[in-house]
Amino acid sequence: MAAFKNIKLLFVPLRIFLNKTPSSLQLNLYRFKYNEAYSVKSVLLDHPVGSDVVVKGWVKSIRKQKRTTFMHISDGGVEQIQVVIPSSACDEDCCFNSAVEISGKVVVSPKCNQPVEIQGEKIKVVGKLDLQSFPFGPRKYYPPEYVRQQIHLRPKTNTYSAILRLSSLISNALQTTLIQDNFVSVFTPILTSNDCEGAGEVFLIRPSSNEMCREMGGNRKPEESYFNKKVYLTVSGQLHLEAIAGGISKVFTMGPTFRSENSRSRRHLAEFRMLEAEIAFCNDLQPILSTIESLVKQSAKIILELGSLDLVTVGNYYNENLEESLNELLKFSFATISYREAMELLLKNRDSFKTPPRDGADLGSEHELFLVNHMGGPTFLVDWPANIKPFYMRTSDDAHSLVSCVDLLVPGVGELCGGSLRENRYDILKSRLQALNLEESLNWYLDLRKFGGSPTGGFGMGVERLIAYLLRIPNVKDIVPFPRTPHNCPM
Ligand SMILES: NC(=O)C[C@H](N)C(=O)O
Repeated sequence: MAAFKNIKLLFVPLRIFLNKTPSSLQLNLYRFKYNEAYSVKSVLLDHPVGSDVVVKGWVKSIRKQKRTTFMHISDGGVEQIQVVIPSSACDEDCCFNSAVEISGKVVVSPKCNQPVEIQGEKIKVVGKLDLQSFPFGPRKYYPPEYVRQQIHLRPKTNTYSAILRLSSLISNALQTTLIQDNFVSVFTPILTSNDCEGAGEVFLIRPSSNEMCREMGGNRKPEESYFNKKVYLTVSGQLHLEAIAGGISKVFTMGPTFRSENSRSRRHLAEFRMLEAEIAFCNDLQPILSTIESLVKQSAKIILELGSLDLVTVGNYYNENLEESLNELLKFSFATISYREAMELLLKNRDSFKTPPRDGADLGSEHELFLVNHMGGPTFLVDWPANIKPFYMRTSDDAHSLVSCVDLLVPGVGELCGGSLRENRYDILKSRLQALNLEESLNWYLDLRKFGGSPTGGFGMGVERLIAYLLRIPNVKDIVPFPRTPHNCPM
């Protein structure tokens, strides 16, 4: 017992219980995680046994006995802390998921799986909860479809809060990995006058009508369009990134992007995050492929090292062993296959598909998943027919029939990432823009080839799809806090 009076001895096992020793890449995340966002544990890390503390959080379980009440409190962190308090001091409003502030003392816990607990003295319920109408109960399984209907209360569930914490680790890992590789982080605009992909899947910006303006209490006469100009919500920051890469070489952005695709699939959202990177002086696909592979693997590594408890929570919910699948991913060298080879394979197996593959056409998700299965893991599909890809991709043959581009396909999700070398030859790009009637609106883009433009390449990775892949979550709607899907924007 005497040893526990020594704070250092007490906290060494606690830290080990929380985590393994972080390497330098993880240090920032580690500090962020335990010193700022996760205050229950940091309260304990900063307070020796015997000291007074105030714990602020939500009651995740409560067991009232005649004399003593036992509670587990979460402050949104990965672990909960046990509070033991005399039942006479326990407010009757204190119930499952109510918000409380508890004053007490840090004491050594008699149970060895929790080195310390709080001996509660006073409890203040700062946010009551109506148990009758609260849609979740303790320790019950609710299917994702049900949980999604309670979207504003979903962050209170254990599984979804674990998904949010892991998502945060993943987005930190993506940015840290690029910054360590000398990429500069920039913001590209959300409002834009280009449809980068040329697929017509843009949302057009329109100000409110006179009537709507009055309804909202305004009396100004609204514009007919964005100050008389056609402006869209961006589908990709790529063209702007290319301009910035023309000055500072390696850049990335991780912004919201929008597609008005009327798809109700498990992997589409009308608003999603895309990590987009652009590299100047890039003459072949290899640096793009290796950056993508390292981003996926660094993300897997970080969640394995820092998010192990949350991985168990999410894995249990979806019936997956995430530790095993992530370790398998780390061992797998991503495969590469050309469009031509892939198409031959698909055509040979045409009877296994609902919609047979068509030579020269884009792939459906069943074809993508077949290829990934066949190749045994994440697969780069390179060198596509030029006529099914956007205008900005660089052709790689004399006939200009193929483009140097890549789609990364991953198990369970299909396309995770798309990238290419950009057409940097002025005349070729100019005639392509002319053919599409884009010469005027993308004159500035053509200019980049006139004023010291280097060969450039880059890619965009769907962040929600990456999370879905790493955490084996079947539906991207169960990842974003407020999913935007066709006909659905309730709040
Ligand atoms: N930045 C990129 O290369 C992404 C590409 N524009 C896409 O949206 O697929």
